[in-house]
Amino acid sequence: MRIDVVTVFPDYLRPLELSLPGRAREKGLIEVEVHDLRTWTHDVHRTVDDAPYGGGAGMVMKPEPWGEALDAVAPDGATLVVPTPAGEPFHQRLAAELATREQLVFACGRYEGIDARVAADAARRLEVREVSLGDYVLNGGEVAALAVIEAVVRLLPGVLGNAASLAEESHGEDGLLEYPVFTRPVAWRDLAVPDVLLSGDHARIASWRAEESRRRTVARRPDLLTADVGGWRIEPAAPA
Ligand SMILES: N#Cc1c(-c2ccc3ccn(Cc4ccc(CN5CCCC5)cc4)c3c2)n[nH]c1N
Repeated sequence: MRIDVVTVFPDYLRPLELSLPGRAREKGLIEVEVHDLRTWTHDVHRTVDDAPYGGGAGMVMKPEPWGEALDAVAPDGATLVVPTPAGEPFHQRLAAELATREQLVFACGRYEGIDARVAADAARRLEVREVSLGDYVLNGGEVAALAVIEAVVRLLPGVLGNAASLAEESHGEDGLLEYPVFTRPVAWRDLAVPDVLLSGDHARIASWRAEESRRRTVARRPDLLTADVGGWRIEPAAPA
């Protein structure tokens, strides 16, 4: 998979050089390139924003630099991912879908967003997915791009050493929340590890974990008990 990110803050994407994406790059499983949007400006001030038509607070990102950047970076048929508060909710199901693509291009906006004609023009030759991390407001798309990239890259065959953990992390039974995890020491600040986990009785342990998943889900995410929210039960992409 090739991943390109276009942003006015290239340094914001330095974390892609670390840990999981960093190792995947070293293994040759992914190629990643970050591009400065201002590369495609032509005025002395390298202008990327202007006042919004129709009035309103803040500034809007101009279409011209984005159009030239996407023409240069995104080949026909690539998938353009545009983080935006107005996007479709980003869930594990979408992460698994994006993990099947050959090339992802992320358009990281700032200010009050990117001129809407950029996505409309891109949709003429690209798959365009406008996505939102959740119902809160960030200042730009870079944080969202990092999150989406991590969620997608970890699903790629060969990236995570222990594929079993991918299988188990379908949020416990039937897409519920994860059960609590513990490790040594067995007692810590007068807090003990649940005895069942020390029993060696794998059937009892599995039953306790399933019950803990259900208990947590009822308490924190009752919505997961009804709808198939985001497809937690998504399996990783089949090995190449
Ligand atoms: N993913 C994701 C995101 C983002 C996100 C993603 C990308 C950009 C680019 C710019 N911003 C800042 C911003 C702030 C407020 C508004 C709404 N305004 C109301 C009237 C006109 C706009 C629009 C954008 C972004 C925010 N925020 N939250 C998420 N889950």
